[in-house]
Formats: sequence, structure tokens, C-alpha cells
Amino acid sequence: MHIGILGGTFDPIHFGHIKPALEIKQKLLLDEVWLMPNHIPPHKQSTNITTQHRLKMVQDVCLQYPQLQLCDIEINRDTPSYTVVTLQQLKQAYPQASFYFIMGMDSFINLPSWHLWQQLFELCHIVLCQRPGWTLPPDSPMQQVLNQRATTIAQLIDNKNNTSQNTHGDIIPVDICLQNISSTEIRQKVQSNQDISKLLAPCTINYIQQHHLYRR
Ligand SMILES: Nc1ncnc2c1ncn2[C@@H]1O[C@H](COP(=O)(O)OP(=O)(O)OP(=O)(O)O)[C@@H](O)[C@H]1O
Ligand SMILES: O=C(O)c1ccc[n+]([C@@H]2O[C@H](COP(=O)([O-])O)[C@@H](O)[C@H]2O)c1
Repeated sequence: MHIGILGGTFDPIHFGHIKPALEIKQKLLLDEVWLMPNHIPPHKQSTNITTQHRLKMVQDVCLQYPQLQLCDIEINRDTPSYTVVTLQQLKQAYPQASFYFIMGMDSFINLPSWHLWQQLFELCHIVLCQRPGWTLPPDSPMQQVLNQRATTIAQLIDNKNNTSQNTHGDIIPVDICLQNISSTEIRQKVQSNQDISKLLAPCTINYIQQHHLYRR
């Protein structure tokens, strides 16, 4: 089983999450892609709405897009949502699965600040997508990490068909259709009554309106 995981604060979830997740599922021939809202984001001071609201919006998106599934493993953990801890738990729960942790370039550039980040490569592959406004400096240590671990989609698919396949440790850069969207921009637009209709799924817009979220 080859499972992609897009972890996020999803405050709120938007097309910059949904569209890359769908494209990656198709391009990497993954069996499933899970959207995994965190509870206590390790690197954010706070969230703007409750965990339950963020969770509900992700649930609604999963109903609208059957290619995506909710993973709520972090929701009930009352400690920071460290990805290494989550992946250790998932590996125990699904010993046969290979996990592909999906992240945008902003997350990848900041990866050395993550809790026990190097252990990630013992637990999963990383799928790296471009994000407008974020470029990896060519002489940076993370560029070197990428050079050492980069695998093409063709190599990956070849490896998947092989019985002695790698289950972790590769970085797979994926060319996706760029989405110039952030949750920050959406929150600001809601507050100033600007149009957000092209940035999120209709179910998320309805939810934000019904619950008067991000108004101040
Ligand atoms: N537009 C985008 N393109 C590619 N990746 C994205 C995009 N938006 C978010 N991501 C990735 O999705 C994951 C979760 O992001 P997150 O929920 O923090 O959204 P965000 O838009 O960055 O939020 P905020 O603006 O509040 O910081 C991260 O790995 C991030 O890199
Ligand atoms: O493990 C860590 O130290 C760590 C640090 C920052 C972010 N993460 C995870 O990375 C994902 C994206 O985070 P964020 O803050 O961009 O929403 C989400 O699943 C976070 O829990 C994880």
C-alpha cells in the first residue's frame, strides 16, 4: 500500500492543498492520499479557529473529493503535532504501508527546524512540491540533502513494482500546477470582504460563512 499524507494546519484548507494532493495521487500512482490536520502546530504560535472547525472543513473536503481521505491521528494527541512521532505511530498501525509525506517548498526549506527531522527519512519518502514565492537557495544545506536523495517519478514507479522496494528515504520533486494561495491570504480576504471563491472548495466557503469564521 502506497499512501500519500499531506499534513497541515488547514486554517482553512484551500486549493493550494487540494489540487497538489490530487495531482500527486495521480502522478505517483498512490493508492490513497490522506489529509492530516494537526492539533497543536509545532511551528505556529496559535491557530485562528478551533481544531474542531479545521477538522470539520477537512472532513467536508474529503466528502467532496473521494480521492482524498481524512487522517485524524493527530487530533487527539495533546502534545505538539510532531511529524516524526505521528509517522512512528502510523508505521506501527500499518506495518505494510509505504508513506509519502507531501510538503510545499516552504516546509522543506524549514525542515532542519523540525523535531528529529532526519528520522523522517527512516519513516517515509518526501514528496516535494513547488510553492510560488519559495525557492531553495542553490548553495543551501537542504539543496545538498535534495541532491543526495532526489528520485524521479519514473524511478519511483519502477521501484514500486520491485519486490525489494525502498519504503523510505527518497525525496521526490513533483512538477505540479502552481497554486498561488495561502491560508493567511484567505483569512485576510474574509476579514476585508474580498472575493475568495476561486481559492477554496465551495463546501469550505459555506462552512466559513455559516460559522462566521475569520471575521476578526
Ligand atoms: N499553495 C500551495 N502550494 C504548495 N504547497 C502548499 C500550498 N499551500 C500550502 N502548502 C503546503 O501544505 C502544507 C500545509 O500548509 P498550511 O496548512 O500551513 O497552509 P498555508 O497556506 O501555508 O497556511 P498559513 O498561510 O496559515 O501559514 C505545507 O506543507 C505547505 O507547504
Ligand atoms: O515535526 C515538526 O517539528 C513539524 C514542524 C512544523 C510542521 N510540521 C508539520 O508539517 C505540516 C505542515 O505544517 P504547517 O505549519 O505548514 O501547517 C503539518 O503536518 C505540521 O504538523 C511538523
